[in-house]
Amino acid sequence: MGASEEKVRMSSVLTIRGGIPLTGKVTVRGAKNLVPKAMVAALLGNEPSRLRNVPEIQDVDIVTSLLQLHGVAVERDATTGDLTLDPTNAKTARVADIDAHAGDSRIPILLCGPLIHSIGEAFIPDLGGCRIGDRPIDYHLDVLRQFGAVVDKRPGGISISAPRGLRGAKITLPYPSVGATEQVLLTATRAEGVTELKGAAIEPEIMDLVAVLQKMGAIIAVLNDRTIRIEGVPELGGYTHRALSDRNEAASWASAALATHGDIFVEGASQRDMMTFLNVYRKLGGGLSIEDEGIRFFHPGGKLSPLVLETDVHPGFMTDWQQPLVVALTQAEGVSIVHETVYENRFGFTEALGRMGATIQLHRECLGSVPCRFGQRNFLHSAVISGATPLHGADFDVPDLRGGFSHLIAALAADGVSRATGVGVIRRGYEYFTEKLGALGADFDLEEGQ
Ligand SMILES: CC(=O)N[C@H]1[C@@H](OP(=O)(O)OP(=O)(O)OC[C@H]2O[C@@H](n3ccc(=O)[nH]c3=O)[C@H](O)[C@@H]2O)O[C@H](CO)[C@@H](O)[C@@H]1O
Ligand SMILES: C=C(OP(=O)(O)O)C(=O)O
Repeated sequence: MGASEEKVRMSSVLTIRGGIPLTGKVTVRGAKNLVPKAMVAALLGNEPSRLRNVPEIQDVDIVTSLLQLHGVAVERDATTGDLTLDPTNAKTARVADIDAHAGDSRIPILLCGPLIHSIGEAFIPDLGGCRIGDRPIDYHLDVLRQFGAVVDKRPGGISISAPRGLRGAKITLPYPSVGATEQVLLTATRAEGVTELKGAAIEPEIMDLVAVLQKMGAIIAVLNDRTIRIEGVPELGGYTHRALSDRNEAASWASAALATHGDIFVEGASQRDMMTFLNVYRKLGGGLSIEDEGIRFFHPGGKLSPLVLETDVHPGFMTDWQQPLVVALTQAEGVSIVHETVYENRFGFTEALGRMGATIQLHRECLGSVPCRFGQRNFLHSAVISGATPLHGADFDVPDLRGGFSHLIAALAADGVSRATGVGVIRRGYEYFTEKLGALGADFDLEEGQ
Protein backbone atom coordinates (compact mmCIF):
# COMPACT_ATOMS: atom_id res chain seq x y z
CA MET A 1 0.00 0.00 0.00
CA GLY A 2 2.75 2.43 0.98
CA ALA A 3 4.68 1.85 -2.23
CA SER A 4 1.74 2.65 -4.45
CA GLU A 5 1.00 5.82 -2.45
CA GLU A 6 4.40 7.08 -3.61
CA LYS A 7 2.62 7.86 -6.86
CA VAL A 8 0.97 10.90 -5.28
CA ARG A 9 3.37 13.79 -5.77
CA MET A 10 3.04 17.49 -5.10
CA SER A 11 1.95 18.21 -8.66
CA SER A 12 -0.33 15.18 -9.01
CA VAL A 13 -3.75 15.77 -10.54
CA LEU A 14 -6.96 13.99 -9.55
CA THR A 15 -9.95 13.82 -11.87
CA ILE A 16 -13.00 12.96 -9.79
CA ARG A 17 -16.37 11.83 -11.10
CA GLY A 18 -18.59 12.60 -8.11
CA GLY A 19 -22.04 11.66 -6.90
CA ILE A 20 -21.14 8.24 -5.48
CA PRO A 21 -21.78 7.61 -1.75
CA LEU A 22 -18.48 6.63 -0.08
CA THR A 23 -19.03 3.26 1.53
CA GLY A 24 -16.70 0.85 3.29
CA LYS A 25 -13.87 0.86 5.81
CA VAL A 26 -10.72 2.95 6.26
CA THR A 27 -8.05 2.68 8.92
CA VAL A 28 -6.46 5.68 10.61
CA ARG A 29 -3.08 5.33 12.28
CA GLY A 30 -0.96 7.63 14.46
CA ALA A 31 -1.79 11.33 14.63
CA LYS A 32 0.03 13.77 12.35
CA ASN A 33 -0.04 16.21 15.28
CA LEU A 34 1.74 13.78 17.63
CA VAL A 35 3.99 11.43 15.68
CA PRO A 36 6.54 14.01 14.38
CA LYS A 37 6.77 15.49 17.89
CA ALA A 38 7.35 12.12 19.52
CA MET A 39 10.13 11.68 16.94
CA VAL A 40 11.66 14.99 18.06
CA ALA A 41 11.39 13.90 21.72
CA ALA A 42 13.62 10.91 20.95
CA LEU A 43 16.50 13.44 20.63
CA LEU A 44 16.26 14.09 24.37
CA GLY A 45 17.15 10.49 25.25
CA ASN A 46 20.51 8.82 25.76
CA GLU A 47 19.34 5.57 24.16
CA PRO A 48 17.11 4.50 21.24
CA SER A 49 13.34 4.96 21.24
CA ARG A 50 10.70 2.96 19.40
CA LEU A 51 7.54 4.52 17.99
CA ARG A 52 4.59 2.41 16.83
CA ASN A 53 1.49 3.20 14.76
CA VAL A 54 3.44 5.59 12.52
CA PRO A 55 1.57 6.80 9.42
CA GLU A 56 3.27 7.20 6.02
CA ILE A 57 2.75 10.93 5.72
CA GLN A 58 5.00 13.67 4.49
CA ASP A 59 5.47 15.34 7.90
CA VAL A 60 7.03 12.07 9.13
CA ASP A 61 9.36 12.03 6.11
CA ILE A 62 10.42 15.62 6.79
CA VAL A 63 11.22 15.04 10.46
CA THR A 64 13.01 11.80 9.58
CA SER A 65 15.23 13.77 7.23
CA LEU A 66 15.87 16.56 9.78
CA LEU A 67 16.77 14.06 12.49
CA GLN A 68 19.07 12.16 10.13
CA LEU A 69 20.85 15.41 9.24
CA HIS A 70 21.53 15.72 12.97
CA GLY A 71 23.07 12.27 13.21
CA VAL A 72 20.01 10.48 14.59
CA ALA A 73 19.74 6.98 13.11
CA VAL A 74 16.11 6.47 12.03
CA GLU A 75 15.06 3.00 10.91
CA ARG A 76 11.65 1.99 9.67
CA ASP A 77 10.53 -1.61 10.11
CA ALA A 78 9.55 -2.70 6.61
CA THR A 79 6.65 -4.83 7.89
CA THR A 80 5.13 -2.82 10.72
CA GLY A 81 6.30 0.68 9.82
CA ASP A 82 7.51 1.12 13.42
CA LEU A 83 10.35 3.60 13.81
CA THR A 84 13.51 3.13 15.83
CA LEU A 85 15.24 6.43 16.58
CA ASP A 86 18.77 6.31 17.94
CA PRO A 87 20.05 9.72 19.09
CA THR A 88 23.35 8.53 20.59
CA ASN A 89 25.44 10.03 17.77
CA ALA A 90 23.57 13.33 17.49
CA LYS A 91 25.65 16.09 15.89
CA THR A 92 25.40 19.55 14.41
CA ALA A 93 23.96 19.58 10.91
CA ARG A 94 25.06 21.68 7.94
CA VAL A 95 22.95 24.84 7.84
CA ALA A 96 22.52 24.58 4.06
CA ASP A 97 21.06 21.07 4.46
CA ILE A 98 18.65 22.26 7.11
CA ASP A 99 17.63 25.28 5.07
CA ALA A 100 16.61 22.95 2.26
CA HIS A 101 13.65 22.12 4.53
CA ALA A 102 12.47 25.75 4.80
CA GLY A 103 8.73 25.96 4.30
CA ASP A 104 8.16 22.22 4.64
CA SER A 105 6.34 21.96 7.96
CA ARG A 106 5.81 23.52 11.39
CA ILE A 107 7.71 20.86 13.34
CA PRO A 108 11.31 22.20 13.05
CA ILE A 109 10.69 24.92 15.66
CA LEU A 110 10.18 22.13 18.20
CA LEU A 111 13.75 20.95 17.67
CA CYS A 112 15.10 24.00 19.57
CA GLY A 113 15.07 22.65 23.14
CA PRO A 114 16.02 19.04 22.30
CA LEU A 115 18.92 20.14 20.05
CA ILE A 116 20.28 22.57 22.63
CA HIS A 117 20.09 19.83 25.25
CA SER A 118 21.77 17.24 23.05
CA ILE A 119 24.32 19.22 21.02
CA GLY A 120 24.30 22.72 22.49
CA GLU A 121 22.88 24.67 19.52
CA ALA A 122 20.10 24.66 16.95
CA PHE A 123 19.62 26.07 13.45
CA ILE A 124 15.97 26.13 12.51
CA PRO A 125 14.67 26.75 8.97
CA ASP A 126 11.71 29.03 8.27
CA LEU A 127 8.52 27.12 8.99
CA GLY A 128 5.87 25.87 6.60
CA GLY A 129 2.49 24.36 7.40
CA CYS A 130 -0.93 25.42 6.24
CA ARG A 131 -1.39 29.05 5.22
CA ILE A 132 -4.50 29.65 7.30
CA GLY A 133 -3.32 32.77 9.11
CA ASP A 134 -0.12 34.61 9.91
CA ARG A 135 1.15 31.84 12.24
CA PRO A 136 3.91 33.78 14.04
CA ILE A 137 6.41 32.04 16.36
CA ASP A 138 6.63 34.83 18.94
CA TYR A 139 5.35 32.63 21.81
CA HIS A 140 7.98 30.01 20.97
CA LEU A 141 10.82 32.51 20.98
CA ASP A 142 9.58 34.24 24.18
CA VAL A 143 9.38 30.88 25.92
CA LEU A 144 12.86 29.86 24.82
CA ARG A 145 14.30 33.17 26.00
CA GLN A 146 12.66 32.63 29.40
CA PHE A 147 14.57 29.34 29.64
CA GLY A 148 17.77 31.31 28.98
CA ALA A 149 18.20 30.70 25.26
CA VAL A 150 19.71 33.29 22.95
CA VAL A 151 17.92 33.58 19.61
CA ASP A 152 19.46 35.11 16.49
CA LYS A 153 17.40 35.66 13.38
CA ARG A 154 19.35 34.86 10.19
CA PRO A 155 18.35 34.69 6.52
CA GLY A 156 16.16 31.62 6.04
CA GLY A 157 15.68 30.80 9.71
CA ILE A 158 16.95 31.25 13.25
CA SER A 159 19.98 30.07 15.18
CA ILE A 160 19.68 29.46 18.87
CA SER A 161 21.95 28.49 21.75
CA ALA A 162 22.09 28.70 25.54
CA PRO A 163 25.59 29.76 26.63
CA ARG A 164 24.58 29.55 30.30
CA GLY A 165 22.37 26.47 29.95
CA LEU A 166 18.58 26.12 29.98
CA ARG A 167 16.93 26.80 33.33
CA GLY A 168 13.35 26.16 34.45
CA ALA A 169 11.03 29.17 34.36
CA LYS A 170 7.58 30.41 35.34
CA ILE A 171 5.80 30.91 32.03
CA THR A 172 2.33 32.13 31.13
CA LEU A 173 1.15 31.77 27.55
CA PRO A 174 -1.04 34.58 26.21
CA TYR A 175 -3.12 31.94 24.37
CA PRO A 176 -3.17 28.14 24.82
CA SER A 177 -0.98 27.47 21.79
CA VAL A 178 -0.40 23.80 21.00
CA GLY A 179 3.08 24.35 19.58
CA ALA A 180 4.24 26.69 22.35
CA THR A 181 3.02 24.24 25.02
CA GLU A 182 5.01 21.49 23.30
CA GLN A 183 8.01 23.82 23.11
CA VAL A 184 7.85 24.23 26.89
CA LEU A 185 7.49 20.47 27.49
CA LEU A 186 10.36 19.53 25.19
CA THR A 187 12.65 22.19 26.68
CA ALA A 188 11.72 21.96 30.37
CA THR A 189 12.09 18.21 30.86
CA ARG A 190 15.90 18.45 30.82
CA ALA A 191 16.25 22.09 31.96
CA GLU A 192 17.72 22.75 35.37
CA GLY A 193 15.03 23.21 38.03
CA VAL A 194 11.28 23.50 37.93
CA THR A 195 9.11 24.95 35.18
CA GLU A 196 5.56 26.05 35.76
CA LEU A 197 3.49 26.68 32.65
CA LYS A 198 0.17 28.49 32.91
CA GLY A 199 -2.29 28.91 30.04
CA ALA A 200 -1.20 25.57 28.54
CA ALA A 201 -2.96 23.81 25.69
CA ILE A 202 -4.32 20.41 26.68
CA GLU A 203 -5.09 18.75 23.34
CA PRO A 204 -5.03 14.90 23.38
CA GLU A 205 -1.87 14.98 21.24
CA ILE A 206 -0.16 17.05 23.94
CA MET A 207 -1.20 14.57 26.61
CA ASP A 208 0.25 11.79 24.45
CA LEU A 209 3.53 13.73 24.21
CA VAL A 210 3.50 14.05 28.00
CA ALA A 211 3.08 10.25 28.14
CA VAL A 212 6.07 9.80 25.81
CA LEU A 213 8.23 12.10 27.94
CA GLN A 214 7.17 10.38 31.16
CA LYS A 215 8.22 7.04 29.64
CA MET A 216 11.63 8.61 29.02
CA GLY A 217 11.96 9.56 32.69
CA ALA A 218 10.50 13.08 32.76
CA ILE A 219 8.54 14.34 35.75
CA ILE A 220 5.48 16.22 34.50
CA ALA A 221 2.31 17.02 36.42
CA VAL A 222 -0.71 18.19 34.44
CA LEU A 223 -2.77 20.17 36.96
CA ASN A 224 -6.24 21.55 36.45
CA ASP A 225 -6.75 25.12 35.14
CA ARG A 226 -4.29 24.70 32.23
CA THR A 227 -1.22 24.48 34.48
CA ILE A 228 1.63 22.06 33.79
CA ARG A 229 4.54 21.62 36.24
CA ILE A 230 7.75 20.04 35.05
CA GLU A 231 10.67 19.08 37.31
CA GLY A 232 13.77 19.05 35.14
CA VAL A 233 16.01 15.96 35.18
CA PRO A 234 19.60 15.80 33.91
CA GLU A 235 19.12 12.74 31.66
CA LEU A 236 16.34 10.95 29.86
CA GLY A 237 16.24 7.43 28.43
CA GLY A 238 14.37 6.06 25.42
CA TYR A 239 10.70 5.15 25.06
CA THR A 240 8.49 2.57 23.43
CA HIS A 241 5.18 4.11 22.51
CA ARG A 242 2.15 3.52 20.34
CA ALA A 243 0.99 6.88 18.97
CA LEU A 244 -2.60 7.88 19.62
CA SER A 245 -4.73 7.74 16.50
CA ASP A 246 -5.42 10.66 14.21
CA ARG A 247 -8.71 12.20 15.34
CA ASN A 248 -8.48 14.84 12.61
CA GLU A 249 -8.23 12.31 9.80
CA ALA A 250 -11.10 10.38 11.41
CA ALA A 251 -13.27 13.52 11.49
CA SER A 252 -12.45 14.15 7.82
CA TRP A 253 -13.72 10.71 6.79
CA ALA A 254 -16.78 11.23 9.00
CA SER A 255 -17.57 14.46 7.13
CA ALA A 256 -17.00 12.71 3.80
CA ALA A 257 -19.53 10.02 4.78
CA LEU A 258 -22.14 12.65 5.55
CA ALA A 259 -21.55 14.89 2.52
CA THR A 260 -21.68 11.96 0.07
CA HIS A 261 -24.67 10.18 1.72
CA GLY A 262 -22.23 7.40 2.51
CA ASP A 263 -21.36 4.98 5.30
CA ILE A 264 -17.74 4.69 6.49
CA PHE A 265 -16.33 2.62 9.31
CA VAL A 266 -13.21 4.43 10.54
CA GLU A 267 -11.06 1.83 12.20
CA GLY A 268 -8.85 3.42 14.85
CA ALA A 269 -11.17 6.39 15.51
CA SER A 270 -11.20 7.04 19.24
CA GLN A 271 -14.40 8.18 20.95
CA ARG A 272 -12.52 9.64 23.92
CA ASP A 273 -10.55 12.06 21.76
CA MET A 274 -13.48 13.02 19.51
CA MET A 275 -16.32 13.61 21.96
CA THR A 276 -16.89 17.22 20.94
CA PHE A 277 -16.93 16.25 17.26
CA LEU A 278 -19.31 13.35 17.89
CA ASN A 279 -21.80 15.62 19.71
CA VAL A 280 -21.80 18.06 16.78
CA TYR A 281 -22.06 15.24 14.22
CA ARG A 282 -25.11 13.85 16.01
CA LYS A 283 -26.78 17.29 16.28
CA LEU A 284 -26.24 17.76 12.56
CA GLY A 285 -28.12 14.52 11.96
CA GLY A 286 -25.17 12.23 11.21
CA GLY A 287 -25.43 8.56 12.16
CA LEU A 288 -22.88 7.12 14.61
CA SER A 289 -22.08 3.69 15.89
CA ILE A 290 -19.22 3.67 18.37
CA GLU A 291 -17.38 0.39 18.66
CA ASP A 292 -14.17 -0.85 20.32
CA GLU A 293 -12.17 -0.90 17.07
CA GLY A 294 -13.46 2.36 15.65
CA ILE A 295 -16.51 4.40 14.76
CA ARG A 296 -19.05 3.98 11.95
CA PHE A 297 -20.16 7.31 10.49
CA PHE A 298 -23.12 7.36 8.12
CA HIS A 299 -25.88 9.44 6.56
CA PRO A 300 -29.06 7.96 8.04
CA GLY A 301 -31.31 9.38 5.29
CA GLY A 302 -33.66 12.33 5.71
CA LYS A 303 -32.59 15.93 6.18
CA LEU A 304 -29.52 17.24 7.98
CA SER A 305 -30.08 20.03 10.53
CA PRO A 306 -28.14 23.32 10.37
CA LEU A 307 -25.80 24.22 13.23
CA VAL A 308 -24.21 27.11 15.06
CA LEU A 309 -20.60 26.21 15.69
CA GLU A 310 -17.43 27.82 17.05
CA THR A 311 -13.96 26.38 16.80
CA ASP A 312 -11.85 26.57 19.94
CA VAL A 313 -8.91 25.06 21.78
CA HIS A 314 -9.47 21.64 23.36
CA PRO A 315 -11.93 20.60 24.72
CA GLY A 316 -13.72 22.85 22.22
CA PHE A 317 -14.43 22.05 18.58
CA MET A 318 -11.04 21.51 16.92
CA THR A 319 -10.28 23.96 14.12
CA ASP A 320 -8.88 21.16 11.91
CA TRP A 321 -12.36 19.58 11.88
CA GLN A 322 -13.97 22.80 10.65
CA GLN A 323 -13.12 22.72 6.95
CA PRO A 324 -14.32 19.16 6.16
CA LEU A 325 -17.46 19.67 8.25
CA VAL A 326 -18.35 22.88 6.37
CA VAL A 327 -18.77 20.73 3.24
CA ALA A 328 -21.32 18.59 5.09
CA LEU A 329 -23.04 21.77 6.34
CA THR A 330 -23.68 22.81 2.72
CA GLN A 331 -26.04 19.81 2.66
CA ALA A 332 -28.00 20.78 5.82
CA GLU A 333 -31.49 22.30 5.37
CA GLY A 334 -31.26 25.90 6.57
CA VAL A 335 -28.65 28.36 7.79
CA SER A 336 -25.51 27.26 9.65
CA ILE A 337 -23.04 29.65 11.28
CA VAL A 338 -19.38 28.83 11.90
CA HIS A 339 -17.15 31.16 13.94
CA GLU A 340 -13.45 30.29 13.52
CA THR A 341 -11.58 31.51 16.64
CA VAL A 342 -8.22 29.74 16.28
CA TYR A 343 -6.97 30.96 12.87
CA GLU A 344 -7.81 34.30 11.34
CA ASN A 345 -7.84 33.09 7.73
CA ARG A 346 -9.25 29.57 7.57
CA PHE A 347 -12.18 30.15 5.22
CA GLY A 348 -10.28 30.81 1.98
CA PHE A 349 -11.18 27.30 0.84
CA THR A 350 -14.88 28.25 0.66
CA GLU A 351 -14.30 30.16 -2.61
CA ALA A 352 -14.00 26.86 -4.50
CA LEU A 353 -17.06 25.51 -2.68
CA GLY A 354 -18.97 28.55 -3.95
CA ARG A 355 -17.91 27.71 -7.51
CA MET A 356 -19.29 24.21 -6.90
CA GLY A 357 -22.71 25.60 -5.99
CA ALA A 358 -22.48 26.15 -2.21
CA THR A 359 -23.93 29.34 -0.71
CA ILE A 360 -21.40 30.60 1.84
CA GLN A 361 -21.01 34.21 2.99
CA LEU A 362 -17.97 35.27 4.98
CA HIS A 363 -18.13 37.96 7.66
CA ARG A 364 -15.59 40.02 9.60
CA GLU A 365 -17.76 40.09 12.72
CA CYS A 366 -17.55 37.45 15.45
CA LEU A 367 -20.75 35.47 14.86
CA GLY A 368 -20.53 33.66 18.16
CA SER A 369 -19.85 33.98 21.85
CA VAL A 370 -16.31 32.60 22.26
CA PRO A 371 -13.99 35.56 23.03
CA CYS A 372 -11.97 35.82 19.83
CA ARG A 373 -8.77 37.63 18.93
CA PHE A 374 -9.96 38.47 15.42
CA GLY A 375 -13.10 40.59 15.94
CA GLN A 376 -12.74 44.22 14.73
CA ARG A 377 -9.54 43.23 12.91
CA ASN A 378 -10.83 42.85 9.40
CA PHE A 379 -10.44 39.09 9.13
CA LEU A 380 -13.18 37.11 7.35
CA HIS A 381 -13.42 34.58 10.16
CA SER A 382 -17.16 33.83 10.40
CA ALA A 383 -19.12 31.90 7.77
CA VAL A 384 -22.85 31.70 7.10
CA ILE A 385 -23.75 28.61 5.10
CA SER A 386 -27.21 28.30 3.52
CA GLY A 387 -28.32 24.88 2.42
CA ALA A 388 -29.02 22.45 1.17
CA THR A 389 -27.43 23.27 -2.18
CA PRO A 390 -26.66 20.67 -4.84
CA LEU A 391 -22.93 20.67 -5.66
CA HIS A 392 -21.53 20.38 -9.17
CA GLY A 393 -18.02 19.55 -10.35
CA ALA A 394 -15.35 22.26 -10.73
CA ASP A 395 -11.59 22.63 -11.16
CA PHE A 396 -9.52 23.69 -8.17
CA ASP A 397 -5.96 23.85 -6.92
CA VAL A 398 -5.44 22.32 -3.47
CA PRO A 399 -4.79 25.26 -1.11
CA ASP A 400 -3.69 23.46 2.06
CA LEU A 401 -4.10 20.19 3.91
CA ARG A 402 -7.63 20.37 5.32
CA GLY A 403 -8.91 22.82 2.71
CA GLY A 404 -7.67 20.44 0.03
CA PHE A 405 -9.30 17.42 1.61
CA SER A 406 -12.52 19.43 1.96
CA HIS A 407 -12.43 20.20 -1.76
CA LEU A 408 -12.03 16.50 -2.47
CA ILE A 409 -15.07 15.74 -0.30
CA ALA A 410 -17.09 18.36 -2.17
CA ALA A 411 -15.96 16.95 -5.52
CA LEU A 412 -16.91 13.44 -4.41
CA ALA A 413 -20.35 14.67 -3.32
CA ALA A 414 -20.89 16.75 -6.47
CA ASP A 415 -22.56 15.78 -9.70
CA GLY A 416 -20.18 15.79 -12.63
CA VAL A 417 -16.43 15.94 -13.03
CA SER A 418 -13.89 17.90 -10.94
CA ARG A 419 -10.19 18.31 -11.59
CA ALA A 420 -7.92 18.89 -8.58
CA THR A 421 -4.32 20.03 -9.10
CA GLY A 422 -1.56 20.00 -6.47
CA VAL A 423 -3.10 17.13 -4.52
CA GLY A 424 0.29 16.07 -3.13
CA VAL A 425 -0.22 18.58 -0.30
CA ILE A 426 -2.81 16.23 1.13
CA ARG A 427 -0.11 13.60 1.75
CA ARG A 428 1.20 15.88 4.49
CA GLY A 429 -1.49 14.51 6.78
CA TYR A 430 -3.52 11.77 5.06
CA GLU A 431 -1.75 8.49 4.39
CA TYR A 432 -2.73 6.36 1.39
CA PHE A 433 -5.65 8.69 0.69
CA THR A 434 -6.07 7.68 -2.94
CA GLU A 435 -6.07 3.99 -1.99
CA LYS A 436 -8.61 4.71 0.73
CA LEU A 437 -10.84 6.62 -1.69
CA GLY A 438 -10.61 3.72 -4.12
CA ALA A 439 -11.58 1.25 -1.38
CA LEU A 440 -14.62 3.41 -0.55
CA GLY A 441 -15.86 3.22 -4.15
CA ALA A 442 -14.83 6.68 -5.36
CA ASP A 443 -14.49 7.09 -9.14
CA PHE A 444 -11.31 8.97 -10.03
CA ASP A 445 -8.10 8.97 -12.09
CA LEU A 446 -4.71 10.02 -10.76
CA GLU A 447 -2.10 11.65 -12.99
CA GLU A 448 1.14 11.20 -11.14
CA GLY A 449 2.92 14.51 -11.71
CA GLN A 450 6.60 15.18 -10.99
C1 LIG B 1 1.60 20.25 13.65
C2 LIG B 1 0.48 20.59 14.55
O1 LIG B 1 0.35 20.07 15.64
N1 LIG B 1 -0.40 21.47 14.08
C3 LIG B 1 -1.55 21.81 14.88
C4 LIG B 1 -1.17 22.83 15.90
O2 LIG B 1 -0.63 23.93 15.19
P1 LIG B 1 0.19 25.06 15.98
O3 LIG B 1 0.91 24.43 17.10
O4 LIG B 1 0.97 25.82 14.97
O5 LIG B 1 -1.01 25.94 16.49
P2 LIG B 1 -1.08 26.88 17.78
O6 LIG B 1 -1.99 26.23 18.78
O7 LIG B 1 0.30 27.22 18.21
O8 LIG B 1 -1.76 28.17 17.18
C5 LIG B 1 -2.97 28.68 17.72
C6 LIG B 1 -3.02 30.16 17.55
O9 LIG B 1 -1.94 30.78 18.26
C7 LIG B 1 -1.24 31.67 17.42
N2 LIG B 1 0.19 31.67 17.78
C8 LIG B 1 0.84 30.49 17.95
C9 LIG B 1 2.18 30.46 18.26
C10 LIG B 1 2.87 31.69 18.39
O10 LIG B 1 4.08 31.74 18.67
N3 LIG B 1 2.17 32.86 18.24
C11 LIG B 1 0.83 32.88 17.93
O11 LIG B 1 0.24 33.95 17.80
C12 LIG B 1 -1.47 31.11 16.00
O12 LIG B 1 -1.25 32.09 15.01
C13 LIG B 1 -2.91 30.64 16.11
O13 LIG B 1 -3.78 31.73 15.90
O14 LIG B 1 -2.32 23.20 16.65
C14 LIG B 1 -3.36 23.78 15.86
C15 LIG B 1 -4.49 24.19 16.81
O15 LIG B 1 -5.08 23.06 17.37
C16 LIG B 1 -3.82 22.82 14.77
O16 LIG B 1 -4.71 23.50 13.92
C17 LIG B 1 -2.66 22.31 13.97
O17 LIG B 1 -3.08 21.23 13.17
C1 LIG C 1 -3.17 23.25 10.36
C2 LIG C 1 -2.76 21.99 10.26
O1 LIG C 1 -1.51 21.54 10.27
P1 LIG C 1 -0.10 22.32 10.40
O2 LIG C 1 -0.07 22.94 11.75
O3 LIG C 1 0.87 21.20 10.27
O4 LIG C 1 -0.05 23.30 9.29
C3 LIG C 1 -3.75 20.87 10.14
O5 LIG C 1 -3.34 19.72 10.35
O6 LIG C 1 -4.91 21.13 9.83
